[in-house]
Amino acid sequence: MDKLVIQGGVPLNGEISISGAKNAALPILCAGLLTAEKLNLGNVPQLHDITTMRKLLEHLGVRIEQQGDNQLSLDASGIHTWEAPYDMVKTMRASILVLGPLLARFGHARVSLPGGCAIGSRPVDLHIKGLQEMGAEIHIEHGYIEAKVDKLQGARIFMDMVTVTGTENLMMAAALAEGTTILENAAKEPEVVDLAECLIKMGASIEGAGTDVITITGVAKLHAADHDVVCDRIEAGTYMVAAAMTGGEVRLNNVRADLLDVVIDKLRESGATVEHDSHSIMVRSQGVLQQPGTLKSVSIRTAPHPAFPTDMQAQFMALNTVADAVATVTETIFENRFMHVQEMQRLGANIEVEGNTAIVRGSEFLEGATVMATDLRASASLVLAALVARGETVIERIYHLDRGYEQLEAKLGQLGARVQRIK
Ligand SMILES: CC(=O)N[C@H]1[C@@H](OP(=O)(O)OP(=O)(O)OC[C@H]2O[C@@H](n3ccc(=O)[nH]c3=O)[C@H](O)[C@@H]2O)O[C@H](CO)[C@@H](O)[C@@H]1O
Ligand SMILES: C=C(OP(=O)(O)O)C(=O)O
Repeated sequence: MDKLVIQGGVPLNGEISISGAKNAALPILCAGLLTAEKLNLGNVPQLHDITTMRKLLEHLGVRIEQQGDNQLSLDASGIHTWEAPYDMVKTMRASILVLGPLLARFGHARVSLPGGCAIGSRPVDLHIKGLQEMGAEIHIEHGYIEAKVDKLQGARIFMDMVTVTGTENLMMAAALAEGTTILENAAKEPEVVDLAECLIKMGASIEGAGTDVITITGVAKLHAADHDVVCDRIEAGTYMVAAAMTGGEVRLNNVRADLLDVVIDKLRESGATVEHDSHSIMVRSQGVLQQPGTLKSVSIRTAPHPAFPTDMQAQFMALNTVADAVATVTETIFENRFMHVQEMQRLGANIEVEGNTAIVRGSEFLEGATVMATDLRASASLVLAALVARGETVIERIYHLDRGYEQLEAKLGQLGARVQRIK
């Protein structure tokens, strides 16, 4: 299994380009199932999760052509099965996003239950309840969601928790339903908005994406479209924290600062300077390498967008391990998203966990060690800690990073970090 070896202690300087968002590209690839015409996508990141989704869509009968490094063309005119098998779904939770489109276009779907994952239980009851309210007959049998309907009917659906994938599944289903669907307490994440924009280009009638009430008026058929995936705000946020921690001056290109308001606020609170224009963000900081204690501790609490994103929690935990005082990090979305804590402790971090809150006392320095992580953002946070740790850190199980960070070592290397992948 591949490992990353990082020699800490180098301030980051230079510029890199931010990739398309994994969490937008995955649902948008599933939107390709909604039409028999071509969906041409640009800015699709080359990631392990994208390969997994391609395999699942190809298994269903979608023809996918790679037309450039980041361009894919999907043709779902020849779907020959409505089944997403366990082996394909278990490795990636976003596979559940084929459920809504298959049911809406073909009236049938058989999708393995995704089950829990390292960060928590991650139920899909709200996806199922919403589709039932639209008239689908759904049974869970042998670990599979079996769904059938003659024609989905528009409905008023209230989701009692904010779920990003739930909102996306129901929005795609409603695009081809008969009548109007109103999704209440919908997720407002930028990735939901990007999916809605792609569906609108395909002929869907959707209003309110980005607010908590989304209204979708079903149409008989969707058509061909071209769409570029929105930038990855979490990838960008991760490099911004890296720059703040190590010091130096880093410019991110192909990024939208308006998607990162809360992250930018928190970085400024930590003492970093953040400037931006319409397509780039610059982070400048003294960092902790020259002078420990120059970063201020910043407390965070994760919550649905536009509040602080759960996908940036681990990275800010890393920042707080070398900041000047005490911060609390509270996770309200997932019950088990603190797996980086034990590994950061191996690097010398001072963190105590009480329920869903971690109390992080900043240390003067971290020390390199061998660590591993069991999920994507936890792995990213260990990379950040390693960049400021004294000596060498070995990060194991980096397949998690390959799920979500395009060319991580190359990008960090471009900024001057000493990072090497060992096969
Ligand atoms: C609101 C929020 O921060 N969403 C994040 C969540 O999205 P996503 O919406 O995909 O995550 P989930 O759907 O798994 O869960 C969000 C919350 O809703 C609950 N839930 C969800 C669906 C359901 O049918 N029933 C149910 O109870 C979950 O237990 C969890 O507490 O994880 C993604 C990957 O880390 C992030 O990119 C998203 O930003
Ligand atoms: C946890 C994440 O992804 P997934 O929902 O695919 O597990 C993530 O993007 O941080």
